[in-house]
Amino acid sequence: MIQVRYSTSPATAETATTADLRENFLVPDLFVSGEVRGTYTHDDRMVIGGAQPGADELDLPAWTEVLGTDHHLERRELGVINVGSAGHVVVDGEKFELEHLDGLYVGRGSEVSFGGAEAAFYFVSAPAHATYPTQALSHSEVEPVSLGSAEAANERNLFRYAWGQDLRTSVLQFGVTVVARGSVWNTFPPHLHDRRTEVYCYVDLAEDDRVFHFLGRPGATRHLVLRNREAVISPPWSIHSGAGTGSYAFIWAMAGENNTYTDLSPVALEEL
Ligand SMILES: O=C(O)C(=O)C[C@H](O)C(=O)CO
Repeated sequence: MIQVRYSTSPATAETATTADLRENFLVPDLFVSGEVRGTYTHDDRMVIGGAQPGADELDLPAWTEVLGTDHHLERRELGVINVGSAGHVVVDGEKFELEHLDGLYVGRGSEVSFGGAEAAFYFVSAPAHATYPTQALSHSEVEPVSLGSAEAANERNLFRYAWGQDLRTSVLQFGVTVVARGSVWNTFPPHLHDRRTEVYCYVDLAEDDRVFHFLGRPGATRHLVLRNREAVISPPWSIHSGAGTGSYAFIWAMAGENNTYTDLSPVALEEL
Protein backbone atom coordinates (compact mmCIF):
# COMPACT_ATOMS: atom_id res chain seq x y z
CA MET A 1 0.00 0.00 0.00
CA ILE A 2 1.41 3.39 -0.98
CA GLN A 3 0.06 6.92 -0.55
CA VAL A 4 1.09 10.05 -2.44
CA ARG A 5 1.78 13.50 -0.98
CA TYR A 6 2.13 16.59 -3.13
CA SER A 7 4.57 19.41 -2.44
CA THR A 8 3.35 22.31 -0.32
CA SER A 9 4.23 25.98 -0.17
CA PRO A 10 5.28 27.73 3.06
CA ALA A 11 2.03 29.72 2.97
CA THR A 12 0.07 26.45 3.10
CA ALA A 13 1.55 25.63 6.48
CA GLU A 14 0.94 29.11 7.84
CA THR A 15 -2.81 29.01 7.26
CA ALA A 16 -3.50 25.26 7.55
CA THR A 17 -5.78 23.74 10.16
CA THR A 18 -4.35 21.02 12.39
CA ALA A 19 -6.12 18.41 10.23
CA ASP A 20 -4.60 19.91 7.04
CA LEU A 21 -1.13 19.91 8.59
CA ARG A 22 -1.49 16.27 9.59
CA GLU A 23 -2.77 15.30 6.14
CA ASN A 24 0.12 17.01 4.34
CA PHE A 25 3.11 16.35 6.59
CA LEU A 26 2.44 13.45 8.97
CA VAL A 27 3.18 9.88 7.87
CA PRO A 28 1.36 7.59 10.34
CA ASP A 29 0.59 3.85 10.32
CA LEU A 30 3.78 2.73 8.59
CA PHE A 31 4.14 -0.45 10.64
CA VAL A 32 1.57 -3.21 10.30
CA SER A 33 2.55 -6.85 10.77
CA GLY A 34 2.82 -8.72 7.47
CA GLU A 35 2.83 -5.54 5.36
CA VAL A 36 5.11 -3.10 3.59
CA ARG A 37 3.64 0.40 3.57
CA GLY A 38 4.93 3.51 1.87
CA THR A 39 4.33 7.19 1.28
CA TYR A 40 5.67 8.92 -1.83
CA THR A 41 6.31 12.63 -1.44
CA HIS A 42 6.81 14.89 -4.44
CA ASP A 43 9.33 16.76 -2.25
CA ASP A 44 12.57 15.47 -3.77
CA ARG A 45 10.58 12.33 -4.70
CA MET A 46 11.44 10.46 -1.53
CA VAL A 47 9.63 7.26 -0.56
CA ILE A 48 9.15 6.78 3.19
CA GLY A 49 8.30 3.23 4.20
CA GLY A 50 7.83 0.64 6.91
CA ALA A 51 8.17 -3.16 6.58
CA GLN A 52 7.11 -5.38 9.46
CA PRO A 53 7.66 -8.95 8.28
CA GLY A 54 6.00 -11.00 11.05
CA ALA A 55 6.06 -14.68 10.10
CA ASP A 56 6.95 -14.27 6.42
CA GLU A 57 9.63 -12.57 4.37
CA LEU A 58 8.38 -9.46 2.56
CA ASP A 59 9.66 -8.02 -0.73
CA LEU A 60 10.25 -4.30 -1.20
CA PRO A 61 7.31 -3.51 -3.49
CA ALA A 62 7.85 -2.01 -6.95
CA TRP A 63 4.81 0.28 -6.52
CA THR A 64 4.89 0.62 -10.31
CA GLU A 65 1.68 2.70 -10.38
CA VAL A 66 3.52 5.47 -8.52
CA LEU A 67 7.23 4.96 -9.32
CA GLY A 68 6.65 4.02 -12.98
CA THR A 69 9.33 1.31 -12.98
CA ASP A 70 9.22 -2.50 -12.81
CA HIS A 71 11.46 -2.62 -9.72
CA HIS A 72 11.57 -0.23 -6.76
CA LEU A 73 15.32 0.38 -7.00
CA GLU A 74 15.52 0.48 -10.80
CA ARG A 75 16.34 4.20 -10.60
CA ARG A 76 16.62 4.62 -6.80
CA GLU A 77 18.86 3.98 -3.81
CA LEU A 78 17.67 2.90 -0.36
CA GLY A 79 18.45 3.47 3.31
CA VAL A 80 17.08 0.99 5.89
CA ILE A 81 17.12 1.07 9.69
CA ASN A 82 15.73 -1.64 11.94
CA VAL A 83 13.53 0.04 14.55
CA GLY A 84 12.35 -3.30 15.99
CA SER A 85 14.16 -6.38 17.34
CA ALA A 86 16.74 -8.39 15.40
CA GLY A 87 15.92 -9.21 11.79
CA HIS A 88 17.50 -9.47 8.36
CA VAL A 89 17.44 -7.83 4.96
CA VAL A 90 18.27 -9.83 1.83
CA VAL A 91 19.87 -7.85 -1.01
CA ASP A 92 20.34 -9.73 -4.30
CA GLY A 93 20.52 -13.01 -2.38
CA GLU A 94 22.97 -11.77 0.28
CA LYS A 95 21.64 -11.76 3.86
CA PHE A 96 22.42 -8.86 6.22
CA GLU A 97 21.54 -9.30 9.93
CA LEU A 98 20.33 -6.06 11.58
CA GLU A 99 19.95 -5.46 15.32
CA HIS A 100 17.88 -2.59 16.74
CA LEU A 101 19.01 0.71 15.11
CA ASP A 102 21.45 -0.99 12.73
CA GLY A 103 21.28 0.38 9.20
CA LEU A 104 21.87 -0.71 5.63
CA TYR A 105 22.54 1.31 2.48
CA VAL A 106 21.40 -0.41 -0.74
CA GLY A 107 22.66 0.83 -4.09
CA ARG A 108 20.59 1.38 -7.23
CA GLY A 109 19.37 -1.68 -9.13
CA SER A 110 19.14 -4.23 -6.28
CA GLU A 111 16.27 -6.47 -5.21
CA VAL A 112 15.42 -6.34 -1.49
CA SER A 113 13.40 -8.39 0.97
CA PHE A 114 12.86 -8.09 4.72
CA GLY A 115 12.62 -10.82 7.41
CA GLY A 116 12.42 -11.31 11.18
CA ALA A 117 9.38 -12.10 13.31
CA GLU A 118 9.96 -9.15 15.70
CA ALA A 119 11.79 -6.82 13.31
CA ALA A 120 10.40 -3.53 11.95
CA PHE A 121 12.31 -1.87 9.14
CA TYR A 122 11.98 1.83 8.44
CA PHE A 123 13.24 2.75 4.97
CA VAL A 124 13.64 5.73 2.68
CA SER A 125 14.41 5.63 -1.04
CA ALA A 126 15.33 8.46 -3.38
CA PRO A 127 16.17 8.84 -7.09
CA ALA A 128 19.82 7.92 -7.82
CA HIS A 129 21.97 8.89 -10.81
CA ALA A 130 24.67 6.28 -10.08
CA THR A 131 25.11 2.88 -8.42
CA TYR A 132 27.16 2.64 -5.23
CA PRO A 133 27.96 -0.52 -3.22
CA THR A 134 25.52 -1.83 -0.64
CA GLN A 135 26.89 -1.51 2.88
CA ALA A 136 25.84 -2.67 6.34
CA LEU A 137 25.96 0.04 9.03
CA SER A 138 26.28 -1.31 12.54
CA HIS A 139 24.97 1.18 15.14
CA SER A 140 27.63 0.14 17.68
CA GLU A 141 30.45 0.79 15.18
CA VAL A 142 29.42 4.34 14.24
CA GLU A 143 31.23 7.02 16.25
CA PRO A 144 28.54 9.48 17.39
CA VAL A 145 28.85 13.26 17.33
CA SER A 146 27.85 14.71 20.68
CA LEU A 147 25.59 17.78 20.43
CA GLY A 148 23.86 20.15 22.85
CA SER A 149 24.03 20.14 26.64
CA ALA A 150 22.02 18.95 29.64
CA GLU A 151 21.59 22.61 30.73
CA ALA A 152 19.86 23.43 27.45
CA ALA A 153 17.84 20.16 27.60
CA ASN A 154 19.12 19.29 24.09
CA GLU A 155 21.95 16.83 24.77
CA ARG A 156 22.03 14.15 22.07
CA ASN A 157 24.22 11.82 20.03
CA LEU A 158 24.12 12.03 16.24
CA PHE A 159 25.00 8.76 14.51
CA ARG A 160 25.71 9.59 10.86
CA TYR A 161 25.33 6.48 8.71
CA ALA A 162 25.37 8.05 5.24
CA TRP A 163 26.29 11.71 5.16
CA GLY A 164 28.25 12.30 1.98
CA GLN A 165 31.57 11.19 3.50
CA ASP A 166 33.00 7.64 3.73
CA LEU A 167 29.95 5.85 2.37
CA ARG A 168 29.15 7.04 -1.16
CA THR A 169 25.54 7.66 -2.21
CA SER A 170 23.93 9.63 -5.01
CA VAL A 171 21.76 11.91 -2.88
CA LEU A 172 20.60 9.97 0.15
CA GLN A 173 21.81 10.83 3.65
CA PHE A 174 20.51 9.16 6.79
CA GLY A 175 21.30 8.33 10.37
CA VAL A 176 19.95 8.14 13.91
CA THR A 177 19.96 10.75 16.66
CA VAL A 178 19.49 9.53 20.22
CA VAL A 179 18.35 12.18 22.72
CA ALA A 180 20.02 11.82 26.15
CA ARG A 181 17.86 10.90 29.15
CA GLY A 182 16.58 14.09 30.78
CA SER A 183 16.95 16.14 27.59
CA VAL A 184 13.90 16.81 25.45
CA TRP A 185 14.95 18.85 22.41
CA ASN A 186 16.26 17.65 19.08
CA THR A 187 17.80 19.80 16.35
CA PHE A 188 17.63 22.89 18.51
CA PRO A 189 18.57 25.61 17.69
CA PRO A 190 17.09 24.68 14.30
CA HIS A 191 18.36 25.08 10.77
CA LEU A 192 17.16 25.12 7.17
CA HIS A 193 18.54 23.47 4.04
CA ASP A 194 16.94 24.89 0.96
CA ARG A 195 18.50 22.29 -1.33
CA ARG A 196 17.20 19.19 0.50
CA THR A 197 14.03 17.65 1.86
CA GLU A 198 14.30 15.90 5.23
CA VAL A 199 12.10 13.25 6.81
CA TYR A 200 12.11 12.34 10.50
CA CYS A 201 10.73 9.13 12.01
CA TYR A 202 10.45 9.23 15.80
CA VAL A 203 11.23 5.91 17.52
CA ASP A 204 11.78 4.34 20.94
CA LEU A 205 9.06 6.46 22.61
CA ALA A 206 6.94 4.89 25.33
CA GLU A 207 3.32 4.21 24.29
CA ASP A 208 1.95 7.27 26.12
CA ASP A 209 4.78 9.68 25.24
CA ARG A 210 4.61 12.19 22.37
CA VAL A 211 6.94 14.45 20.43
CA PHE A 212 5.90 18.01 19.62
CA HIS A 213 7.49 18.46 16.19
CA PHE A 214 7.93 22.01 14.87
CA LEU A 215 7.71 22.85 11.20
CA GLY A 216 7.26 25.92 9.00
CA ARG A 217 9.29 28.97 8.11
CA PRO A 218 11.27 30.27 11.11
CA GLY A 219 8.97 33.25 11.74
CA ALA A 220 5.75 31.25 11.37
CA THR A 221 6.19 27.87 13.01
CA ARG A 222 3.43 25.33 13.58
CA HIS A 223 3.56 22.00 15.33
CA LEU A 224 2.40 18.41 14.98
CA VAL A 225 2.06 15.92 17.82
CA LEU A 226 3.64 12.57 16.93
CA ARG A 227 3.63 9.19 18.60
CA ASN A 228 6.12 6.32 18.40
CA ARG A 229 7.11 5.22 14.87
CA GLU A 230 5.36 8.09 13.12
CA ALA A 231 7.22 10.08 10.47
CA VAL A 232 7.00 13.71 9.36
CA ILE A 233 7.99 15.34 6.07
CA SER A 234 10.06 18.52 6.29
CA PRO A 235 10.09 20.42 2.97
CA PRO A 236 13.20 22.49 2.11
CA TRP A 237 11.60 25.70 3.42
CA SER A 238 10.78 24.27 6.85
CA ILE A 239 12.63 23.99 10.13
CA HIS A 240 12.52 20.50 11.70
CA SER A 241 12.91 20.27 15.42
CA GLY A 242 11.08 18.58 18.25
CA ALA A 243 10.59 18.30 21.99
CA GLY A 244 9.55 15.01 23.60
CA THR A 245 7.59 14.22 26.74
CA GLY A 246 9.89 11.24 27.39
CA SER A 247 13.06 9.68 26.01
CA TYR A 248 13.25 9.04 22.28
CA ALA A 249 15.44 8.72 19.21
CA PHE A 250 14.70 9.55 15.60
CA ILE A 251 15.80 8.50 12.15
CA TRP A 252 16.62 11.41 9.87
CA ALA A 253 16.91 11.05 6.12
CA MET A 254 17.52 13.63 3.43
CA ALA A 255 17.64 13.86 -0.36
CA GLY A 256 17.95 16.72 -2.81
CA GLU A 257 20.40 18.75 -4.82
CA ASN A 258 23.54 17.43 -3.13
CA ASN A 259 24.72 15.14 -0.36
CA THR A 260 26.81 17.70 1.52
CA TYR A 261 25.64 17.37 5.14
CA THR A 262 26.97 20.82 6.07
CA ASP A 263 25.02 22.62 3.31
CA LEU A 264 22.60 24.13 5.81
CA SER A 265 21.76 27.53 7.31
CA PRO A 266 21.48 27.87 11.09
CA VAL A 267 18.42 29.77 12.32
CA ALA A 268 19.00 32.22 15.17
CA LEU A 269 16.49 31.91 18.03
CA GLU A 270 15.43 35.55 17.60
CA GLU A 271 14.18 34.63 14.11
CA LEU A 272 11.61 32.22 15.54
O1 LIG B 1 19.62 16.39 16.49
C1 LIG B 1 20.03 16.94 15.46
O2 LIG B 1 20.54 18.08 15.47
C2 LIG B 1 19.88 16.20 14.19
O3 LIG B 1 19.66 15.03 14.19
C3 LIG B 1 19.99 16.98 12.97
C4 LIG B 1 19.63 16.22 11.71
O4 LIG B 1 20.67 15.43 11.33
C5 LIG B 1 19.30 17.21 10.66
O5 LIG B 1 18.35 17.94 10.80
C6 LIG B 1 20.17 17.33 9.47
O6 LIG B 1 19.69 18.35 8.64
